[in-house]
Amino acid sequence: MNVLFRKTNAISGKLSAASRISVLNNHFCPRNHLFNMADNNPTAGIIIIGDEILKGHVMDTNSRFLSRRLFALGVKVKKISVISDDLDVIAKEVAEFSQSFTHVITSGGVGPTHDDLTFEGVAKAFGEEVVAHPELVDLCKEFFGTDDLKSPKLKMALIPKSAKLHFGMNKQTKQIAKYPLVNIRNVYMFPGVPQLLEKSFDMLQSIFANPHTIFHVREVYVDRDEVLITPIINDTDARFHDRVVLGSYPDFYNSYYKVKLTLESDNQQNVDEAQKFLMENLPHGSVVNYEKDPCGTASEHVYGIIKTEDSSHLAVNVRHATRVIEQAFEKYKPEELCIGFNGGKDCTALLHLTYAVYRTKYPDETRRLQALYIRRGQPFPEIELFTKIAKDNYHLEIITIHDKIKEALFELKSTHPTLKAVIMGTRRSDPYCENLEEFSPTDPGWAEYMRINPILDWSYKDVWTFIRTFNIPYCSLYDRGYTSLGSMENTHPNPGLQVVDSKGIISYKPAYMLANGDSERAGRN
Ligand SMILES: Cc1cc2nc3c(=O)[nH]c(=O)nc-3n(C[C@H](O)[C@H](O)[C@H](O)COP(=O)(O)O)c2cc1C
Ligand SMILES: Nc1ncnc2c1ncn2[C@@H]1O[C@H](COP(=O)(O)OP(=O)(O)OP(=O)(O)O)[C@@H](O)[C@H]1O
Ligand SMILES: [Co+2]
Ligand SMILES: [K+]
Ligand SMILES: [Mg+2]
Repeated sequence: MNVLFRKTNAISGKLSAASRISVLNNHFCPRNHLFNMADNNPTAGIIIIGDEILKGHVMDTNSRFLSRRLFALGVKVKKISVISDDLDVIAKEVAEFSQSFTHVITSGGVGPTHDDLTFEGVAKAFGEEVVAHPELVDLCKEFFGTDDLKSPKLKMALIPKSAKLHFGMNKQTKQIAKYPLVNIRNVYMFPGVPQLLEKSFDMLQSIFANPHTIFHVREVYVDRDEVLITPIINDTDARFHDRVVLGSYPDFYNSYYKVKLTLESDNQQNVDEAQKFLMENLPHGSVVNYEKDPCGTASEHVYGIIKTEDSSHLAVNVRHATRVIEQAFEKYKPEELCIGFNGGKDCTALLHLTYAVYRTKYPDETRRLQALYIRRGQPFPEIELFTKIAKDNYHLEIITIHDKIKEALFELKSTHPTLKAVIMGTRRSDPYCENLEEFSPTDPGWAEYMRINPILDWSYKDVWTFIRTFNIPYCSLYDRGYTSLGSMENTHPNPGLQVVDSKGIISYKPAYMLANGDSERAGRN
């Protein structure tokens, strides 16, 4: 269930800074000519201002951020427009948006240079002049340490004559923002730098919060091609059209589902009914129980299965491997440990477990989990891509070394002298591994490290059961019949997964369908 609760009012609590009460008053009473508290269906328009975006030099992330946040606040974004740094264009767009929507948010063009024209453009939209706002002048002087009223740095203090300032407050520190948001009528002018815009919006979002509406959202994940379920989607839409907004989003790269259906309404009962109708009409067994944030919930789910009385093979495996990883963290400090990560399935399963243990043992630690990636031969682009995804998902500090494994480990001694142990996804069925132990020092002649092998006695099937049950993201090659990954020149899909259709076209089933784990390395030479 995914109900998007409105964020609580950012500006509550006591504000003692008496000198700014006049300004803050504006804030508590967000009144303008269009928006009033009786407006049950507030809308918003977003104007992204900047030539750099139109040229493709910078990707706009602000509109996505704002849209998501406004949606969560119960405000419907009706239009997003990207325009150039041109006075007349800005004036025209702002005038039009201001007439059409409850709130208008602009992003960009509030800096000190010649191409920063937002304040002037917005002033022009309302037939106003820009004037030096005394409080902003003081702030700019403080910021830039200049007293020269003609300095370009003070350009930022020239705002539309009737504009107001909104000072936000940091929810955690209760500190009042140093720099205000400038607003005239229903137009709010945010800076274009994403960090600044996001910070400012965080502090001032209560201006936009719609007290009347919570959008209820459900997501239904379906493991069928969109064309096959289109009649049911259309049927559901026809039935609930006036009450529920239905969306259908195919995903060609997800390993767990093919289509995500979304149901949205400001009435919970309506989404419940539409969901029920969908569930009853979609093909039997086609709806997938999908965890959309497997990494963020790793600790919760891994320890969830450990703590139950569950005596399934999966629970026993997870309990055991987790215990070994916990021992690793008891014996070694985080800076002494890393996980050997080459994008393969075994270390992917292991990474998930290790991350769950690490986050549980060190919930407040800001240090990233370290991963060692020895890149050799010609790596598959799919592996490189997946390594980047895993880095983001698990907040990894990746140490990459380009060399043969043995040489790389010697290099690691000098580049990262604090490291003492490597947690690995080695299994007993791997070549030369039958006599390994869960804690095995490297062999004589190798750089000295403790090898820690928490999933040593897991089978091929155990690894896939774990990955698939926990919806863990994995390298896409495994969905194309690869069952063990070396480098490009020596790795092929597993012949045991080959399917030949009536026209003689060859394809491969995904790795988790391989029945006999002993033939795991049949695609390697
Ligand atoms: C951190 C680390 C330590 C290793 N230590 C040893 C070792 O002590 N002795 C050894 O023969 N191989 C060692 N290896 C090599 C592995 O056993 C194995 O040959 C390598 O991961 C290649 O696997 P693959 O053939 O499945 O791609 C080590 C590898 C890594 C990543
Ligand atoms: N190039 C490497 N860089 C870092 N660690 C590695 C590397 N190669 C192997 N390892 C470690 O050794 C373990 C066993 O290697 P292996 O090649 O079997 O990878 P895997 O994760 O098991 O994936 P697969 O068996 O599907 O190729 C890995 O799980 C990883 O911990
Ligand atoms: Co392996
Ligand atoms: K669609
Ligand atoms: Mg491998």
